[in-house]
Amino acid sequence: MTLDEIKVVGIAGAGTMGASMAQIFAQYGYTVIIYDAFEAGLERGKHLVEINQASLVEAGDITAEQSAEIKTKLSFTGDINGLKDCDIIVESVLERLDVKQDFWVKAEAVVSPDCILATNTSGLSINKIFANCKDKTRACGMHWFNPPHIVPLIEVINNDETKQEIADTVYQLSLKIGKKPIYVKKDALGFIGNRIQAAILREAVYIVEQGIGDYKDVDGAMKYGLGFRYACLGPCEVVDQGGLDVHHHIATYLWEDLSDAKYPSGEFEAIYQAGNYGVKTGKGFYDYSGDKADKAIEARDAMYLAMAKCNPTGVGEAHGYEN
Ligand SMILES: NC(=O)c1ccc[n+]([C@@H]2O[C@H](COP(=O)([O-])OP(=O)(O)OC[C@H]3O[C@@H](n4cnc5c(N)ncnc54)[C@H](O)[C@@H]3O)[C@@H](O)[C@H]2O)c1
Repeated sequence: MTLDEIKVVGIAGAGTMGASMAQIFAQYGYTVIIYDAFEAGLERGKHLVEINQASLVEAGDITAEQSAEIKTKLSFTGDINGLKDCDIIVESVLERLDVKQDFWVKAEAVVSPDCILATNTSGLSINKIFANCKDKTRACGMHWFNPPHIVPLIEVINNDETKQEIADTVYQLSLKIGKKPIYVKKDALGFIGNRIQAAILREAVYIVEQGIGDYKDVDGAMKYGLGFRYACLGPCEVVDQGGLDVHHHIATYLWEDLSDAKYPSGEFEAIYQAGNYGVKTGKGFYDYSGDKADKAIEARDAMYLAMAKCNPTGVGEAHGYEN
């Protein structure tokens, strides 16, 4: 399957990620079939499409007419056979290995032998997800970031048998829909983005546990310092700008003082065990009771959209690579 042959995109799982990803493909002219095993999932997916489209129109990213056109390209189904004419399926169902494995065995039996099989797992093993499929050479990871209709990054991850031309097609497809793909060269848990994110979270909760700062201080350090730079430069570029000698020196006394925890613990674990999951439950590290959750999401999207308009492509060209 080459890039030009892809006309029909299947999205499995109409949730937070799937519904949003579907709209982007539709925006770039693809016919999109959204499958979900649950009626409630399909209904939520339709609702999410409406919300996301409204925020894009409000932000002036697309016109009301374009939004109406996008919606005509989307169809929803609760029948897995509805995916049979797809040229690529991007699966975004529940993050459980058994659920994903089961989906892919069923989906592979329905689609053509050329259809590309891609999973949006956050970090499960790509090899394991496709372990029970007959043809693993056409399967890979295609990992998006939330909210996918705004965040540019997509990670393309090979399993041990993925044909490079399949990964290349998924990479090219990502570029075609306005994204910034990167290759992940081997099937490592969490890939690249979520490994870095997990390292930051581990240190953030450790800093609070050690009484070095509270959550607001940690988030402030990130938003107004590190994150400000990271929107433009990656960690390796930041070090090159600041001086490798300086950062090497810091590493020699600081790395040994950082958290090397192997499992979540302390207050982070306690907050989780209390069922406080953040905006979706009205409380996490912060309070989102009443209308604070909706306001926090709206404020987030407004900031992300403004950031996306800056098109932070980095300075790759300055040192000889495209990014
Ligand atoms: N939410 C994020 O920030 C994020 C970011 C990147 C990747 N992901 C990954 O994307 C995937 C989906 O996450 P989400 O946040 O959209 O979850 P979600 O709970 O919002 O949506 C999951 C959807 O999958 C459906 N579903 C469950 N089992 C199914 C099955 N067997 N067949 C078909 N549909 C099924 C559910 O009905 C639901 O609509 C997960 O693998 C997750 O790790 C999530």
